[in-house]
Amino acid sequence: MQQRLDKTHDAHLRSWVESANPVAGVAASDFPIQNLPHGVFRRAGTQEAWRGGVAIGDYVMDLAAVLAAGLLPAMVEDAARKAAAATLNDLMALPAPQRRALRAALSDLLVEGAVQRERTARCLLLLADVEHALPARIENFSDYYSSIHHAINVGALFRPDNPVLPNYRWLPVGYTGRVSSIRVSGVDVTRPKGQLKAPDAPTPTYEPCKRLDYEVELGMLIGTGNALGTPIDIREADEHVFGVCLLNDWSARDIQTWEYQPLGPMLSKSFMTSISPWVVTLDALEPYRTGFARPDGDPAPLPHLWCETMSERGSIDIRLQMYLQTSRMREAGEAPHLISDSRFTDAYWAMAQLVAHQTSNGTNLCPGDLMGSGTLSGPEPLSRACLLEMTQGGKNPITLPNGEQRGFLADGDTVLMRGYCQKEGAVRIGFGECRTTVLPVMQP
Ligand SMILES: O=C(O)/C=C/C(=O)CC(=O)CC(=O)O
Ligand SMILES: [Ca+2]
Ligand SMILES: [Mg+2]
Repeated sequence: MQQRLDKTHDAHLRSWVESANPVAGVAASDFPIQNLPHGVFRRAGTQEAWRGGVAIGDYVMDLAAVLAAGLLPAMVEDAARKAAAATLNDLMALPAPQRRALRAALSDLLVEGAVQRERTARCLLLLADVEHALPARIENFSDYYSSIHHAINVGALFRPDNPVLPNYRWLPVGYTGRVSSIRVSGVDVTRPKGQLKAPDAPTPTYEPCKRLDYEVELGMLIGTGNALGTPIDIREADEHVFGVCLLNDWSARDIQTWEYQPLGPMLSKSFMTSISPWVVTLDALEPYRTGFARPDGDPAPLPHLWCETMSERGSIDIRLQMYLQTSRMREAGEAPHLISDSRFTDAYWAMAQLVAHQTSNGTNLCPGDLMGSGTLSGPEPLSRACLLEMTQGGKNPITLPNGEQRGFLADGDTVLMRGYCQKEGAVRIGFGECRTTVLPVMQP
């Protein structure tokens, strides 16, 4: 396995921030010193300026304060200023070696025994005391359809005679999503209204969505872009990805069924997309690189969508989980209940292929652009990563521990997405959470 590991990945590294360290080999936090994800924050309930920070254990390290205290070597100060800004686009735009140098310097500040420990500790704020903004000024958003398990299950519901169309195995199918309604975890979603038409109804009606669904996805935030007219070579594609967050592509299935032919989803998905606040860098994910392969017998990708290194390191072993808590559960103090558990390694299309495909016609990517992986379902029943699939279109509702049932989401439901990477010999790193509560439809 080709892994490009450096000292920041060393599984023996511990931080002087105790909450970041595993306890008896078991992770106590999503944010050990091997992770160092970037996000944008301010103290909750204040009108302070938004600024960039890095998560460590139960804390966020305020990079503006770190810079003001002169704690970083001069060679990474420019990158740190960009990482301390209210949006991280300029950090994302930096060449990968400069971002890696910043990561190494931040690791040096936080490692056990660091000489600047006392002064650095003054730059930490408790995560519990901060609120988040979107990590970047996102100018473009595309959402893909990378899981063939999802495509088969959902396709069977939308197009029983023709679930997976012939293009699926040749190119990563996707649609252009809406940017203005992308929100960070913690922002509630309002149930949309839209045109619905039951198969046997003569005409559509305009009313509240009755089949509100989530989609468990990963979001890729683009680092350096490309010039218009110059495709990104697949061998370079990973270098253009800054990092990964959790993404929930909210979907109104009844609006979707009626509107999507022939141009694809529009209002059924444009009312909101939620992402987690912390962006886990591709550098942090390096120990979790793993091979990527096509199922036997499937056509080999065209040359611009394949390169030699992919079979060795084309995928990343990321686990994704969705939890549901109804308002009754919340009132009774019952914890969110696990409803799906899936893996990015089950995807049919890899990140590098999405980047190469998107730019293959010369389209330019911009730093901070967002690409959704698509719903990351796997082959097992618990790995169906949206309710449409999980309940076969609402026909087989899930039953929660308190006896409540759900075919689709009800008002007051909270969905909570988590993600992590874990394996023998490496430190577990997590993505934090993406949490959203469903509010009733807006009355005109
Ligand atoms: O098969 C269809 O017509 C539509 C499927 C979706 O809703 C998928 C979508 O947003 C892409 C994905 O998340 O995989
Ligand atoms: Ca989607
Ligand atoms: Mg969406």
